[in-house]
Amino acid sequence: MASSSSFTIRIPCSSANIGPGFDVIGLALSLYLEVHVTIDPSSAQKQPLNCAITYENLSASKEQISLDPEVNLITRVALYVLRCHDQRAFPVNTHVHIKNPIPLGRGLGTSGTAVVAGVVLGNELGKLGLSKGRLLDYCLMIERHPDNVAASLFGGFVGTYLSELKPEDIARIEIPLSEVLPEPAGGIDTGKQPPKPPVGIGHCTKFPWAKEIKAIAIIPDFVVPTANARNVLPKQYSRPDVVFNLQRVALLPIALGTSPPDPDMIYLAMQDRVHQPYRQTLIPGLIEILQSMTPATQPGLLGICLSGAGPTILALATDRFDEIATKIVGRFTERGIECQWKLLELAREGTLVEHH
Ligand SMILES: Nc1ncnc2c1ncn2[C@@H]1O[C@H](COP(=O)(O)OP(=O)(O)O)[C@@H](O)[C@H]1O
Ligand SMILES: N[C@@H](CCOP(=O)(O)O)C(=O)O
Repeated sequence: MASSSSFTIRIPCSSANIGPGFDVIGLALSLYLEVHVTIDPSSAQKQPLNCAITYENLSASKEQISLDPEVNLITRVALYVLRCHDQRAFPVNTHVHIKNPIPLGRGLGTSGTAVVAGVVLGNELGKLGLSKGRLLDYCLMIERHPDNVAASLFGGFVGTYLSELKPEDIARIEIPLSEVLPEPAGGIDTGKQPPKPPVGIGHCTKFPWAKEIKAIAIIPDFVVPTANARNVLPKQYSRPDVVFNLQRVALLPIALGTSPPDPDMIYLAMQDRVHQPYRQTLIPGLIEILQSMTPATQPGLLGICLSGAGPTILALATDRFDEIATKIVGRFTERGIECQWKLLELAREGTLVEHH
C-alpha cells in the first residue's frame, strides 16, 4: 500500500511596479502564503477530485474563497498543470490546508501567490520535475503580467519581460482564461486536454537591493480588484509620458541597489505617469497622499508609490517607520478610510518547498 507523505509550499507576497515599472518590476516581500499538503492514500475518504481544502481563518477573511477544488484558484491551477501532464485528478486523499495572512485584493499580489502556489502544487503532486523557468511559463498562462509571479517565484527585486513569441504561440497564450483553467464541471471530468504553455514566455532578472531599505505597506480597508484597476488605464499614452517613465525605470534598479541609499535619487526614480494617475479614480486621495510625503519633509523616507494595482501604498524607508506609517494612515483616515500597516523586508528567496 502507498505510504502517506506531506510537504509545505511557502510563497512570498509581492509589490509590483514600484512606481514607473508597470508590468515590469516586482519586489518579493516577507509576508507568506503557506500551503500545507498531505497525501494519505490509506485513508478511505472519497472527495471530489480526491482533494479536500481547508483555509485557516476563512471566516475572518471578508472575501469569498471557495473550498471546492474545481473553483479555488490554487487547486484549479494545480489541476491545470496536472491535466497538461495527463493526470486527471489529485492523488487519492490529498488534503490542502491554506494559511494566507496576505490581505486579498489590496495590491500585494495575492492572485500571483495563489497562481504560483497552484503551479508548484501541481508540479509536486504530479512529480513533474519542472524547472523554475518552466513553472513561470505555467504561471504566465494564467496571470498574464510577469511582475508579481516572477517576484513570488524567484524572490528578490526583479525586472521581468515577456518574449516575442511566434504567431502560433501568441495565439496559444492569448486564448481566454476559461479555456486554460479547467472550468468547474460539477466533478465530471470532460477529459479535455488544456493548452500547454509555449516554452520561455517570460523571463526575470534579479537586481541588487540595498540592505538598509525596508518596505512599509499601508493597507486600506477596501478591495480594488486588479482587473478593475487595469480597466481604468488608457489604451495609448503620449510620448512625453512614456519617456518620463523610461527615464525613471532605467534609474530605479541602480537607485535601490546602491548602498547607502540616496533618498533624492530613489524618490525621483519612483515617479510614474503610466498607471498611478489613472488609478486615483479608484483610490480616494491617491495622488495627494503620494505627493504629501517626500524625503525633504519626512526623514527616513526614500520613496513612495502605489503597491501593484492598489489600494496599498508602499513607502520605502531606512528609519522612522512608525512615524511614516502613522502619517500615511492619517491621510486615509481623514477620508474616512481605515488602514492597517506592516513593516516588511525583501524576501530574497522565492517560493520554497519543504518535504516532511
Ligand atoms: N489564497 C487564495 N486562495 C484562493 N483564491 C485566492 C487566493 N489569493 C487570491 N485569490 C483570488 O485572487 C483574488 C485577488 O486577486 P487580485 O484582484 O489580483 O488582487 P491582488 O492585488 O491581491 O493580487 C481574490 O479575490 C481571489 O479570488
Ligand atoms: N502590474 C500589475 C500588477 C498588479 O499587482 P496586484 O498585486 O495588484 O495584483 C498592475 O499594476 O496591474
